[in-house]
Amino acid sequence: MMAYLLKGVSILGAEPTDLFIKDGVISSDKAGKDAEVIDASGLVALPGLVDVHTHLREPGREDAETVETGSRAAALGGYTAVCAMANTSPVADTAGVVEQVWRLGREAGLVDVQPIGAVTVGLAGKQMAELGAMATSAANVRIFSDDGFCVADPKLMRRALEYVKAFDGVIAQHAEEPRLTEGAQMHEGEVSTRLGLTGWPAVAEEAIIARDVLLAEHVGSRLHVCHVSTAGSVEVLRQAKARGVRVTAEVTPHHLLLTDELAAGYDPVFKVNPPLRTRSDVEALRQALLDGIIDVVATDHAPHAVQDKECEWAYARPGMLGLETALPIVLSVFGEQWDLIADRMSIAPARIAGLAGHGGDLTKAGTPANLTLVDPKARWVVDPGGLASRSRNTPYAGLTLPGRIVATFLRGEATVLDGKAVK
Ligand SMILES: NC(=O)N[C@@H](CC(=O)O)C(=O)O
Ligand SMILES: [Zn+2]
Repeated sequence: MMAYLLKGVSILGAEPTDLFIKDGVISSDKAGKDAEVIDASGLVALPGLVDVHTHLREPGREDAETVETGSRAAALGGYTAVCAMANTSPVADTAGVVEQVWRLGREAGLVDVQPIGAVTVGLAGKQMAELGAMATSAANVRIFSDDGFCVADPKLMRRALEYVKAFDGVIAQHAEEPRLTEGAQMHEGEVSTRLGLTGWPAVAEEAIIARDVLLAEHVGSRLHVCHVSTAGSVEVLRQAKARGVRVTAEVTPHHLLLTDELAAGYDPVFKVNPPLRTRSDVEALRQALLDGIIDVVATDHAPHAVQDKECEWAYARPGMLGLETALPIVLSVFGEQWDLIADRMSIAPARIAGLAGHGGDLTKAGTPANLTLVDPKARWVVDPGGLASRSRNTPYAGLTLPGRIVATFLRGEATVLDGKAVK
């Protein structure tokens, strides 16, 4: 196993130091001659990023992404662990499918791929899936989600919350009251009225979050809210957290930056669920992330094949790429707030997903060497063709972003060096 000496690296913006990686961990030993020396002056070391919401599309839509191509995109984005959503084909609703995804992740060997299990059979919202079998499988599932769909039936949601308590699991809810979003094409508001498109009202999200925090409180279980997108949702979460409800929440980079005005060009690259909202929602989400009302940034990386995106708005699938642009977007919004970035993109997500070994303290000897090196001063232009994802549906094409991932290490092995994936 290769040893690495990172010369003059800044850990989370602190004074430059040398960081020695040996035998898969941060080492306090003196570096030997065999160590590969990396000139890390001007680079910032962060604990490897952890994504609690990634769509890898395998099994079933390998034309859009595979576990391997998505893992490579993740490593290039500075990630060392991703949680793979269950809306594959077949759905990840059995021990067999989650073990398959887990094994594919191990074979790719670029990030830890932690499968998420479906809450209901086939994501159909009717019958609870085999949560216990997935939890005790080799994949060791702890997060369950019907993402793409909401667990709308309150009785089923209550049962699922009760059930996962036995193994400290968490239900990750895609909060969307389906009766309020029938036919929805974008955020319901001034822009949707102008364009004549059916809207998804903010209350369709907020009503489910309000219901679910009450259910989680009632049964004393853990709820995680996927891709929070409205100012009203933030207020519901603020109240729930003040009461001590065991609820965590995520926001995506695109909801921290983009608004519903972008729908006016009818370019489906901006079509996503939940939809892009208004400027005041964006401001509230930014503040909520700073306040810790929203715990983590999650990419909701949602690759789609060309024919599913380059068509009329009404027929296009919702979703955007995220893994390779997440950190640069967060940097562009919040600047070099490294402690904030490390917490919201690595430490807190690792805690929510139960991924020991990720989100560790890089100043401590013995910490597993899961980390990424960022050049915060480098600027780059997003070129969809230059991304490692198998899909091209980035909303940031042509945008100049700050922050380039120079290297990523997974348990002391380089997955990215000189800005390139090693395999
Ligand atoms: N976010 C999206 O617009 N799409 C996701 C599903 C989801 O996260 O809800 C997808 O699987 O494509
Ligand atoms: Zn979703």
